[in-house]
Amino acid sequence: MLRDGAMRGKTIIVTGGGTGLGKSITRYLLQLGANVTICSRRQAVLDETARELMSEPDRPADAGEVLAIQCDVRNPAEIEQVISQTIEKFGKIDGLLNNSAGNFISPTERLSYKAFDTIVDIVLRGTYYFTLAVGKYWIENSIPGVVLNISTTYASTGSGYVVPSAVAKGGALIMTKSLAAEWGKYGIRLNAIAPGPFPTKGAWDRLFPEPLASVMDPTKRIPLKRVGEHGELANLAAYLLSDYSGFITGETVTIDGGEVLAAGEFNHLEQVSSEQWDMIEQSIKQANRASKKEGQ
Ligand SMILES: CCCCCCCCCCC/C=C/C(=O)SCCNC(=O)CCNC(=O)[C@H](O)C(C)(C)COP(=O)(O)OP(=O)(O)OC[C@H]1O[C@@H](n2cnc3c(N)ncnc32)[C@H](O)[C@@H]1OP(=O)(O)O
Ligand SMILES: NC(=O)C1=CN([C@@H]2O[C@H](COP(=O)(O)OP(=O)(O)OC[C@H]3O[C@@H](n4cnc5c(N)ncnc54)[C@H](OP(=O)(O)O)[C@@H]3O)[C@@H](O)[C@H]2O)C=CC1
Repeated sequence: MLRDGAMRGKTIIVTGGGTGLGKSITRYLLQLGANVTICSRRQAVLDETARELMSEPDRPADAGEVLAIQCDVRNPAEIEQVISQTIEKFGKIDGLLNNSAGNFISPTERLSYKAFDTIVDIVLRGTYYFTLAVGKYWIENSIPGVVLNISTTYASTGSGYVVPSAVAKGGALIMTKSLAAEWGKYGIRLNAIAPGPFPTKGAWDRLFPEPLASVMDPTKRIPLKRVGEHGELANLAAYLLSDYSGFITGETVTIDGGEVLAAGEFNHLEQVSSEQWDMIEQSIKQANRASKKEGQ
């Protein structure tokens, strides 16, 4: 979507950049010329992703570089390491993509305290720890940075069976808006993306495992009747991390093929056939005529 070299000179940290959506967004940021630090718990996964992204056949000559650093986002000391090593290698930090997450479906009453804590700590604590650390660096150095948080549509609607994730993503979304208001005076922007279903191994293994996958089609309730493509999300993420979105802050952009609109009272009427609509129309018109007669 953005022109070639649109992110040249920018350095972005992508948490969870070794897999799934974080990896796809990193690939696109590199193509646009940004340098990217990817970080997560598994150094071997990060190293393999870095190797793959740096040796892609269609990698532009002026593409950015990747730095892979092990970091558990629940650990402030490890976050500080990511920040100092990124500055040492690339000179500065311009953007932070909070993308790391943990999640799985489960009836909430089956969860242990530790299970609930595990998700909330990765998603909420990890997001505010990283944002606080990078934000302090930006304010101290008068850098107008940008934070982009990968949220979900149910951060606003709520959802059963993923309650720790909903609680944590909801908290992170309110942090996005709150800090957008507070840090606007420093030129720092914070936005969020709320994706619908985008197939990744991490999400599908934990949210759409067998036997669900054999019996349910997640595209049925999506108005556009398909799941998202990684390139579609990467385009939006790159735009929101770039200077082209310079007047957007505190915003959440939903990218879900219309899935959240499913709550619409009459949307289920798409199951009504054309013949049934003929009958319905006649029935309503007959009622209209009868009520007019009553009024005469
Ligand atoms: C119907 C169609 C749906 C289609 C899909 C649509 C999707 C659209 C919307 C999705 C929105 C959000 C998506 C995401 O966030 S996707 C990201 C998914 N990726 C990950 O989760 C990657 C990282 N995850 C992990 O590493 C692990 O899953 C985990 C989060 C559990 C953390 O691992 P860790 O090793 O740190 O922790 P433990 O294994 O020790 O577990 C900690 C406690 O949690 C309990 N647990 C784990 N799994 C379950 C389960 N399935 N049910 C109940 N409890 C579970 C575990 O037992 C530990 O607790 P205890 O020590 O008390 O037993
Ligand atoms: N796929 C989808 O349909 C949707 C995804 N999302 C969101 O998109 C983002 C990416 O998810 P997706 O790509 O699907 O799934 P992945 O499982 O591929 O990505 C999650 C990433 O988080 C990292 N991570 C987990 N725990 C930690 C931790 N404690 N510290 C640092 N990193 C951690 C994992 O790496 P490691 O294990 O090495 O730590 C992994 O790279 C998440 O925020 C998710 O909530 C939102 C809506 C829909």
